[in-house]
Amino acid sequence: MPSPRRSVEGRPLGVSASSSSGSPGSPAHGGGSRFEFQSLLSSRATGVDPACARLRASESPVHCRGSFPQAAAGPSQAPPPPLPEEDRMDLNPSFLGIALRSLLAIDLWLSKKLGVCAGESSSWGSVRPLMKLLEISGHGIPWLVGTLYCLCRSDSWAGREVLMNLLFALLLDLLLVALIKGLVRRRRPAHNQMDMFVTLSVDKYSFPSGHATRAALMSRFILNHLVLAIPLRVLVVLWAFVLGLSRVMLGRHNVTDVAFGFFLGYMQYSIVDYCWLSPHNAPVLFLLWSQQ
Ligand SMILES: CC(C)=CCC/C(C)=C/CC/C(C)=C/COP(=O)(O)O
Repeated sequence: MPSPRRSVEGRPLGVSASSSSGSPGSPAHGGGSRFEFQSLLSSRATGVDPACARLRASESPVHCRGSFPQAAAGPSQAPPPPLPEEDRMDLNPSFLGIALRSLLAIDLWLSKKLGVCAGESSSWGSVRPLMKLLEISGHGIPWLVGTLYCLCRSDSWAGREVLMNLLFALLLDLLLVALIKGLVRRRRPAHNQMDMFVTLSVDKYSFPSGHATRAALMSRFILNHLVLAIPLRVLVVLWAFVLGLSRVMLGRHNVTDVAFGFFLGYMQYSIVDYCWLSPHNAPVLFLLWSQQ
């Protein structure tokens, strides 16, 4: 049984015979050592001749003639049986798989690079207290307490309606983020210090960023329901963006957690808008509240 580190001819991978045909970088030549390793694994599992397995992987008769004479002995030899479907998938990893793995690698690399406030001793460690203040501005508790307080103080039906929907939006956000975090269970980056202000048990997971969902949801809500001057509108969008960025800088999240968080928060607003609660479609809710 040949070792997986060696090709079928017994040559170490990547040190192919110069007399063989094909380019030095081609799989048949061992240029793609990972490729050969997979071919051997597949042939072992199925009992197919490794050379033929490799021939199928390359899908090229040129590779067969040059590198593996036994596979090109002539038409008298019966062609090897086809490989099972799952082995062919191993040999030809899908474009989507490669793209996802590359995206993940870029995500981890970029998140580590941007995590400049992850600790006091980090390169931007002195900005960490400011980032943590920003973190509190997007936390669920101040938003929930603030909304409930305003709801109690509100004396107009229009104000109550908006605040009731804001409360619904905040609760929906907490529920959806907890649900996805619990399902995906992606760990927070290794460089994160778990010193966050009040967390739920699912907050040990990082996908998606709850702060990013809230930032997108709240800013869309505010822009749609408060009449604000242009500079204030710009400030709201800026707050959401900087809050998202601060999650990565603090080392709390990877870039994709925040990007998906923004997307989810944006979509959550569409749900809230679609299910907009009013005295017409939810009279009981409004009557109950007015009796408080
Ligand atoms: C009503 C109720 C269940 C309130 C809980 C409020 C609360 C503790 C929310 C957690 C907010 C938080 C720490 C989210 C995590 O944000 P990431 O951006 O780190 O995902």
